[in-house]
Amino acid sequence: MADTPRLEVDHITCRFDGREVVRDVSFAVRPGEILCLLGPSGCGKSTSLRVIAGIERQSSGLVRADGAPLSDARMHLPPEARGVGLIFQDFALFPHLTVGQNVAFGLRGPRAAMAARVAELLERVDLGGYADKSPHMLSGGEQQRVALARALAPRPRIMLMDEPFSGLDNRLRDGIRDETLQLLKDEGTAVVLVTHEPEEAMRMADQIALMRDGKIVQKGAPYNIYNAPCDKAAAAFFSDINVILGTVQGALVDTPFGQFLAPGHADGTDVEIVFRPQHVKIDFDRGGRGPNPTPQDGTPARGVVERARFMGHESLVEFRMDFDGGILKATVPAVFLPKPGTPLWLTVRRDRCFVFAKKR
Ligand SMILES: Nc1ncnc2c1ncn2[C@@H]1O[C@H](COP(=O)(O)OP(=O)(O)OP(=O)(O)O)[C@@H](O)[C@H]1O
Repeated sequence: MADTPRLEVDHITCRFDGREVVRDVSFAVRPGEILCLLGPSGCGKSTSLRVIAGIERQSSGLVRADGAPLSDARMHLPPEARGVGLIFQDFALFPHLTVGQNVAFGLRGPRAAMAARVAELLERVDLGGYADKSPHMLSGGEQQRVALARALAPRPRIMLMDEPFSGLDNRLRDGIRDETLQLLKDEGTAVVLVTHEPEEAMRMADQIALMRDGKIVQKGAPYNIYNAPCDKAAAAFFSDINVILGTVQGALVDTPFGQFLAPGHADGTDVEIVFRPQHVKIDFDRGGRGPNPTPQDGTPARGVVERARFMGHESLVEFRMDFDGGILKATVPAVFLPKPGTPLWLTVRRDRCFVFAKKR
């Protein structure tokens, strides 16, 4: 049935020595869909992947593929019986086999069909003429592509990838990521990709599951998680953030940038207003008057440039704000390097601000 997820992970919990390192994790992945488990080191991403692979056994919960259990309280299929492909960071090609033999390793059946599948995949990863070469003759990026072809050769219905691109230099990485993505989509494989890099998750994922302390704290399309983070830490995982403090009165918070809506927060709640540097607008001093307030941007507040750096695709400017002496950051998608000490005025895109109750 088209609507049956290829992979279902249902309330998985995993304990080591009584400590829960994966806590009640659930998600589903459809054919051709890529779900990224994203989170800081030690949050339980790899353990979740190993449970799906069958290398680790969960303490509770179940894993299903195409509606049939791979493991639950009663049974546990071994990794090789799951129809699951694996690619880890330290993927190792068999050094004594040629590239073609490496790709053919997991294949069974008539020789001609195997040879055709190997040739097709090597062509797809742009290594058409490489079948007879030895792995040590290949660059890191080429070896990575052979590993991908090898994992895909038996047409696994599910592919599990643990930081598969982290060993590659930046120049190679983007191209290989995009090629890999296309290949997995074309093959209709359901993919779970583990990464601690938000950029990688944004680039690759149809869904991101953001993990912290063993739990999924937020799950959704990349733009949803980026534009509607569930809390301050989720916002901060994707970019630098600015934070200003306030207290709710009548569903509003008064700040030096004007009033912000705080629906759902009771009067007297201390809140943090969180916004990304790219949602700060910079305006000129105009002899100390600054720009006029507008309904969209609210009230401008004055700051003095602390420092400005050009980052390649944008300039990052740090301001010491008059209202509290704190630092706020703004980015500009151009070369903009005002001198330290320059007074400028900032406004904040109110539709891009998040209001969270301050944690005590
Ligand atoms: N076999 C094990 N026995 C005991 N503890 C383990 C075992 N495997 C993982 N852990 C612990 O579980 C926690 C989660 O580890 P896991 O490797 O899943 O995290 P991760 O999010 O993938 O981190 P990283 O990005 O650093 O690989 C860590 O504290 C780790 O030390």
